[in-house]
Amino acid sequence: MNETTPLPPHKIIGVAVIWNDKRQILIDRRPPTGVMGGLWEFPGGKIEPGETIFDCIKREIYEELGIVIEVGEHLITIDHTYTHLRVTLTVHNCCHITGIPQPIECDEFRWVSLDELEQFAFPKANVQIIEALRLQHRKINEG
Ligand SMILES: Nc1nc2c([nH]c(=O)n2[C@H]2C[C@H](O)[C@@H](COP(=O)(O)OP(=O)(O)OP(=O)(O)O)O2)c(=O)[nH]1
Ligand SMILES: [Mg+2]
Repeated sequence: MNETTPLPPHKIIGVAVIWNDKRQILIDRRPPTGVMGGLWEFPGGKIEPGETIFDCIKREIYEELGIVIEVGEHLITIDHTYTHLRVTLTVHNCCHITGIPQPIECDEFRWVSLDELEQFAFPKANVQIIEALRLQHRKINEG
């Protein structure tokens, strides 16, 4: 990149890894048209002015899936540059509290195990989220 190339716009995104009581994670598929269309993701979205990351994640999950979650511990923060967009993904472990998920802003959703995640196509930045989840899993099992 030379000095005159403008940086693509930057978005700060709150991202939820939502666990249920069967140790499954909720993933959703982005609509076929638009940015990263058809790829799977962990639900979430752009932070609004004056909002904390906790408020952002809770709000986005209610808007996108109609469920109430508890936003728990920070998992990882990833800065990634796509061709037309820079994103900072702030990812938290979350628990499903109430409500049956509905695909309000996505094409479909699924509850999957950690091992099943590799069967789905995610945006590039998500490689690091999945790695962090595997590491967390190993640490928990090693005690
Ligand atoms: N939610 C979410 N976004 C992700 C993931 N991985 C990844 O690269 N992204 C990128 C894709 C999008 O460019 C951005 C999230 O945008 P979004 O489309 O969900 O956010 P939003 O609805 O609030 O955005 P906007 O339309 O209001 O501008 O982050 C992920 O696992 N989950
Ligand atoms: Mg979103």
